[in-house]
Amino acid sequence: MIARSWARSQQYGLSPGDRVLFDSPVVVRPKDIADHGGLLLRAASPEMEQLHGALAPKDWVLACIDMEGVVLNSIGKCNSASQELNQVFRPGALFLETQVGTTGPSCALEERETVIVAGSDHYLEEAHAFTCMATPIFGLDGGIVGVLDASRKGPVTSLYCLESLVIAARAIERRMFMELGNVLLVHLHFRLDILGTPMEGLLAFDQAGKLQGANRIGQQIFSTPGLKPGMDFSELFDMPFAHAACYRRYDLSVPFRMQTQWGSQLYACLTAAPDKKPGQAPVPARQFVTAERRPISPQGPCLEDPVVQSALERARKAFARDIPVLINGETGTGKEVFARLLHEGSARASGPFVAINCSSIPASLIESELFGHVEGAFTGSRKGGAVGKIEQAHQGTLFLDEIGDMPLELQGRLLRVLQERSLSRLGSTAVIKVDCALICATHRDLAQLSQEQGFREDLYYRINGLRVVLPALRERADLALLINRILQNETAAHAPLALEDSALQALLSYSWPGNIRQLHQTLRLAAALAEDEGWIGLRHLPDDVVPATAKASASETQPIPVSAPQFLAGDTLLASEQRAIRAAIEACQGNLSAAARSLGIGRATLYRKLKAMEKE
Ligand SMILES: Nc1ncnc2c1ncn2[C@@H]1O[C@H](COP(=O)(O)OP(=O)(O)OP(=O)(O)O)[C@@H](O)[C@H]1O
Repeated sequence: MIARSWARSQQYGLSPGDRVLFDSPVVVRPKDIADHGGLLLRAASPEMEQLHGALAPKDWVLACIDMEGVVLNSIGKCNSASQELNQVFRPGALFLETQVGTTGPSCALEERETVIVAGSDHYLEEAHAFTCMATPIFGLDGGIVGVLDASRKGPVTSLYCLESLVIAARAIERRMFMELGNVLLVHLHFRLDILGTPMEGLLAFDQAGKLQGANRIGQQIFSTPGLKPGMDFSELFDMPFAHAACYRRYDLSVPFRMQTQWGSQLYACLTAAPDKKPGQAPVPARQFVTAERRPISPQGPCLEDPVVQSALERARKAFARDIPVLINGETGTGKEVFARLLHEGSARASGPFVAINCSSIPASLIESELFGHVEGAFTGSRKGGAVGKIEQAHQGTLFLDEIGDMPLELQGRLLRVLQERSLSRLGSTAVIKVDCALICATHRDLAQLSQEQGFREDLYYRINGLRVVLPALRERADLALLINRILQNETAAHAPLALEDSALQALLSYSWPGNIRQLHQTLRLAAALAEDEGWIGLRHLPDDVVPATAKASASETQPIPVSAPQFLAGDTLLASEQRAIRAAIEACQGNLSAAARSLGIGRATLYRKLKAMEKE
């Protein structure tokens, strides 16, 4: 590469003794720099700052140079070691081979490769005391848009600097994608641990699912058949764009398995680059990290569904005026969670939230549970008596779950308490004032129940200040996000897990009679079963979600095909097993989980065998 560059330098009529770098550098007018810079300059500046802080020794001068050889930006310490270089790399200086011969940036621009030009590798003798490393930066169409250079007086002290430079260049490319605005970004790689790093592949699609750009790694991943601008999403992936767009809405950041139209299995995450107004500050590269690197903390309830959101908004307003809220919804739709949210968002948040499930307490005990009792009020009463739930909720919120199951005879007493805001404990005539807000919940239709005389009509109107209906899980628009949220929580203490696309599809299309509670259980089980494999597939979902027949046919197509290892004459059983392991890992491109799956063994077993092989 250096020899080729020297030959070109000679052809340009330069001679090694020329002094052009330090004495009379060619500089374009500063005004032109902004015209040249644009997107590249905005994307490069923050990454250069970060890189400069990380490099040692501290006398490196970093420069971002566009494809026309113009220095857009440079950073260096103002010390004697970097002074000369700061001058050479000042914004506007030109670094084309035609002007300066062989240097790191001019050679990298020409060759489109990373290069180290040290000492006498430089064509011009005046640069022989310096070393420069330069790496190309590729744009949205995979073509070169500039180079990132690091130069210093003296030699390179470690290869770590070069590695950091290359990673910074990838990060700049990533930022340029984030700046695109109003696109769906597909982050992908064969390896889960690469996802979310500057080494991931990136593809950008517009609203119609047409390819807008792909970074260099994305281009490499799709080198056959090759990417062309405007290609349709469905030409590349075995998934409809509408489905991917649904992820976009929910920003599903749990990586999942995606299959290309050529049968390759990839890990992918999807994000949306937000709309950008011209001149707006650069959007920082999204913290779009893999499950391994993301600090997973239990998150709050998922409330992105518009019906839930609007219900919460209305209920909050009513509750703020002490209007009782009645929550309707199938079992497990989150009625208690909703009630707690109301309480916690209200002026009573510092008071108690007292919940009682009217269907789970025997009718004979409900009365004393609710109203409390004095000692000796009935056989078996507690010594010293007991404070009832209503009294406990004083200055807070009383949540009566499954109120439709409250015995009729108690309904009248509850109504009196609500009207008079006072009660007497069982066995006592003393009146106790209670001030509490009321939230009731039921899966039953109370209007109909009261028509059938199963519920007091006057109580129904008393508790029904505002009625909200929580949607069943199968009706929720934020189901994908809920799955993501629950899975993150479930895997928080264990190895991270990705979700295969087929498994996600199955979860999204199931009708969930048990609602969120059932979804929780399903994901908990799947996470436990898939722990060794790295991702959740159809086979980890219970039979009621995915019928056994569907699992069987899926499992025939799932494993990544690995050519059967040849049993060579003279091989021991152990040797042929080791050959099989190596072949599987190679076929799965280093993905140990996939290799274990294709071998029909658990990941832990594969690790054990690899350890044993290492020791030999
Ligand atoms: N918005 C939400 N986001 C995440 N998890 C939720 C959400 N709502 C409810 N859950 C979870 O779903 C489960 C059931 O919730 P909850 O007990 O509130 O439902 P419910 O409708 O009151 O049930 P039931 O009818 O049996 O009383 C709980 O584990 C809860 O943590």
